[in-house]
Amino acid sequence: MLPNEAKNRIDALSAELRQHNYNYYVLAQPTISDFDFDQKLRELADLEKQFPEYIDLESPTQKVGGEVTKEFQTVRHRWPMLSLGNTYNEQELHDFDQRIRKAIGDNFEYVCELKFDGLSMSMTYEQGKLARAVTRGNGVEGDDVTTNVRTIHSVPKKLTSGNYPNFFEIRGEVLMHRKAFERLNNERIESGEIAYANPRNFASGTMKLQDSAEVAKRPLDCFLYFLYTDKPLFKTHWESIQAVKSWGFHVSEHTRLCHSLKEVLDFIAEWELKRFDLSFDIDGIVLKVNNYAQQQELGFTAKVPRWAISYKYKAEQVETILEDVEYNVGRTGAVTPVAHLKPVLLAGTTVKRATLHNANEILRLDLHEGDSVYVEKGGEIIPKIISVNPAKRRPDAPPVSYRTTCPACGTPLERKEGEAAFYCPNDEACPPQIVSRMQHFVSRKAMNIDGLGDETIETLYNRNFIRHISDIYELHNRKPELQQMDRFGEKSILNMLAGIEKSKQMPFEKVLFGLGIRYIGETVARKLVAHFKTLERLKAASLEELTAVDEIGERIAQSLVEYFSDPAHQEELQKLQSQGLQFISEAKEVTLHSDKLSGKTFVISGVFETRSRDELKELIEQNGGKMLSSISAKLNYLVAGDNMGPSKLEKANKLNIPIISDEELLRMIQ
Ligand SMILES: NC(=O)c1ccc[n+]([C@@H]2O[C@H](COP(=O)([O-])OP(=O)(O)OC[C@H]3O[C@@H](n4cnc5c(N)ncnc54)[C@H](O)[C@@H]3O)[C@@H](O)[C@H]2O)c1
Ligand SMILES: [Zn+2]
Repeated sequence: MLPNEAKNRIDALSAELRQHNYNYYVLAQPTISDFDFDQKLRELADLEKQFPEYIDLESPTQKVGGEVTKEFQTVRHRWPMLSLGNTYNEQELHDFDQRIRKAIGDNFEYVCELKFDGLSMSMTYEQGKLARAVTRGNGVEGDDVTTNVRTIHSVPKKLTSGNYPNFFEIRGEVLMHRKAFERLNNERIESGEIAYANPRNFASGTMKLQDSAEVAKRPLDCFLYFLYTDKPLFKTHWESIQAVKSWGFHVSEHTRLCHSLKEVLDFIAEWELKRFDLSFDIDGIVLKVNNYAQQQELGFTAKVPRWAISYKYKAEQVETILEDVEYNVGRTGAVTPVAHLKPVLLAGTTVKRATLHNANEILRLDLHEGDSVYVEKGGEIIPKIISVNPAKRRPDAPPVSYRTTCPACGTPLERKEGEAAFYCPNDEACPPQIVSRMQHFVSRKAMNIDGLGDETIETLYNRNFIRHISDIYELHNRKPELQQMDRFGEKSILNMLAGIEKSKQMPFEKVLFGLGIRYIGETVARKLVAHFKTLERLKAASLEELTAVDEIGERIAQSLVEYFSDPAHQEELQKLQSQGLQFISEAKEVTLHSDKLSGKTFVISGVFETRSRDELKELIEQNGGKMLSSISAKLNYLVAGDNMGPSKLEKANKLNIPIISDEELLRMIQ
């Protein structure tokens, strides 16, 4: 390769890899596989070796890939948080082993550990208490996510046993178990929120949330694998992890002390298949030289330690035939393509279907009818098509073209600007949309109607009893007709009607969630109701007023405005109101204790030692003060606790808004 060609390739690869780093670490939505990413990184490293004059200090080969964000306080790491070198083949492990032998001789051991597929976290303990938790960030500085990490049960907030030092840092991997991932991701899909591709992305997306209460609802776990102390306490890594286990930290039981590379390779071979039996994902094995003095002798590069390496498993792949593409219509009208495959054995299960996500994915794959495709099962539950084998394509095979009409009702599909999914807009008459909308409405998490399950909804729909949610509340007028239906006994009818009647008492937030408005999940519904209190006010809210509410973005606001502007929806809501459903939140009436804060406005941010944010809010309102939803020139006071976002702080400072503590607030009303 000519030098100028090499320079161009180096620049192009660097730019591409930077984008992938951003997608992976910041957005938690990677667009290529780890294997492809690592291949490209390898190509860049090789070119840089050949043409060292073009090495840039900012090159992705020289730096840890993540970033710090503006939403959290930035913290500098006392010890840099590095990455790990990695390999996908055995030969390179032999090379690694040889390099080590050359540097420190033959007398050493390896510790083999699982390579947990999550995000790394550094936690500092002072006097036995969790003082700080920081993400890896760019390796030098990370985000302070202490309040989020406090919600993880397996991370001790206070140590109770063991001979631990007054100050130490411990590092590990925060991850989500596959079961929890599946459950929570399904809930997201059901409520029209964007699904995560795998547990790693879900865990990493969760750690970036500003609302720790929401983090607490998503069960995370944390395995610890590095201890850092100012004075050396132990001679080996192995001793240190045994010790931290005795202090109450979660250390994986699948860790092994190996005396030769052969034993390491056995460990790797053993977990190649056994990893699928774990309740969480691992993407490889990490081997670390055990002795600290030897680690020190080996040292670091700018990006990785020289005394450790990871062996990554390639996601398991098989080749099979694409038999058909099926299109499913969801509750919100989104049409999702699913590939039907010739059944094939993959990672221990028979695979018949694979997700295709959306039309872009079909284009990206350049999928043709009857193609021979490579299917991969990484951590994901549903396998996906990675690529096609064009060599096996029939010459006359036409490309798979995305449907242009709804498979259920024939309506032409629509696609919104900037969205990947196609929608069937016929929400008033498209059967699967209507049925699943009503099934969602009666479901446990929404109106929780006893005696009215998914199957009954389907039957009642097919027999023309129900077309709209409001029809459910008219069923009591049609008892004689219901009694005519076979398999529908007197008792189950009474049970159902009683359940329907009772559901009229369900609070407004459940009703709002039950309506199944696109992007309005449980949490969003709760936030909206807490803010607007009544349907009237919610309906009247402008885009701007909606987005001013905590965690309500443009997309959600737009969806609400559209929903309420549809005359059919207005009519339906009116019916439901007259049928007696709840559209006003029964929030506690505020009883005034004083008017000491009258005419003053407040915003509360951060976390407080002694009181919750809600308690502070109540105090403000009881004394005549008013809460605002965001920082603006109109604001009188910002009540700030710990871990307030730096962007809020900056805004308040810019507008010269007094920042007070919770104690100062209490003094104002004494
Ligand atoms: N697909 C993409 O677009 C994309 C983009 C960027 C990075 N990546 C992937 O991420 C990898 C690079 O990420 P990285 O720098 O975080 O490195 P890495 O994930 O390959 O290895 C380092 C990390 O492993 C984790 N780890 C898990 N178990 C461990 C254990 N027992 N001991 C020590 N560490 C353990 C730690 O979090 C550590 O930071 C690449 O190999 C690539 O596959 C993919
Ligand atoms: Zn349709």
